[in-house]
Amino acid sequence: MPQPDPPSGDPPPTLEITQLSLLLGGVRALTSVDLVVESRTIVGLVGPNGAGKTSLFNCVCGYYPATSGWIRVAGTDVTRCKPHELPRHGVARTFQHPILEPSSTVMENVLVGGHGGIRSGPLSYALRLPWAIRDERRTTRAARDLLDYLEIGHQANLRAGELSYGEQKRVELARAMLTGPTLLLLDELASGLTHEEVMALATVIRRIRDDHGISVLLVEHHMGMISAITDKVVALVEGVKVAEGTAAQVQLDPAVVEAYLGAA
Ligand SMILES: Nc1ncnc2c1ncn2[C@@H]1O[C@H](COP(=O)(O)OP(=O)(O)OP(=O)(O)O)[C@@H](O)[C@H]1O
Repeated sequence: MPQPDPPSGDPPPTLEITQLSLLLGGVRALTSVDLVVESRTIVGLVGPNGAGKTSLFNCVCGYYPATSGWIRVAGTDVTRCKPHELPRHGVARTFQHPILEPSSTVMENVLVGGHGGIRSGPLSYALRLPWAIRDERRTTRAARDLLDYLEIGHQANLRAGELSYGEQKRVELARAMLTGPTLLLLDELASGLTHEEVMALATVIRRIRDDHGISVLLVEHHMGMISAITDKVVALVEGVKVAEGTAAQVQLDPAVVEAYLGAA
């Protein structure tokens, strides 16, 4: 089917998913899902286990090729992009369980996210050429600023494995932000955290949106987090979008209530 033209006039949304379907083996993980994340908004993606939330994330990040449908980031078609190409389009993600190198320092873990922005090649680094040194300094300064911004700057030289789980989630967030995203995909940021840590992170995510103009798509089971920060919520059940609206509207939607009760 030919791809529909993006509507002209207003700037395109940060993320626009159109009729996205995904078959995994014999399983219909997603069926014709439409989802829009407008610029500078936080959208929550909810649904019971197996609803297709992670599958949708994995399609946007290029890990799963869509069976059909389209994914656009700021108007650019990224449906067939590979995972390593997504940061170039302003997409960064975090994982449910932070993927850090525990024996490396916090700073070293964050700097992994800066490699996309470094223009000098490995040879320039090996030879310590002036532009490579400038590049490295600029990226390190940006990483340090981000760690301060996320209130873990004082832990930059500790090994990542020494940090609490909540702090490790902030390290992953800093690494994702170092790629300079316009869209952050956050996978179950609240899981494994105390109530206080969840609420503190909720404040951080809102600040990221407000200070940096970054849009956020958030897969989350923690309804407190969803209610605290989202501008809009989309609910999936068995790969199908069943509701969309404010957090309060979606939580009261009969299809959502039934799906959660059925899953209980
Ligand atoms: N690699 C895979 N191969 C086959 N089926 C898969 C694969 N990954 C997921 N599925 C199936 O796709 C459907 C959607 O799964 P998905 O993990 O996206 O749901 P989810 O909403 O993220 O669930 P959870 O909240 O438990 O993480 C489920 O039926 C799941 O069993």
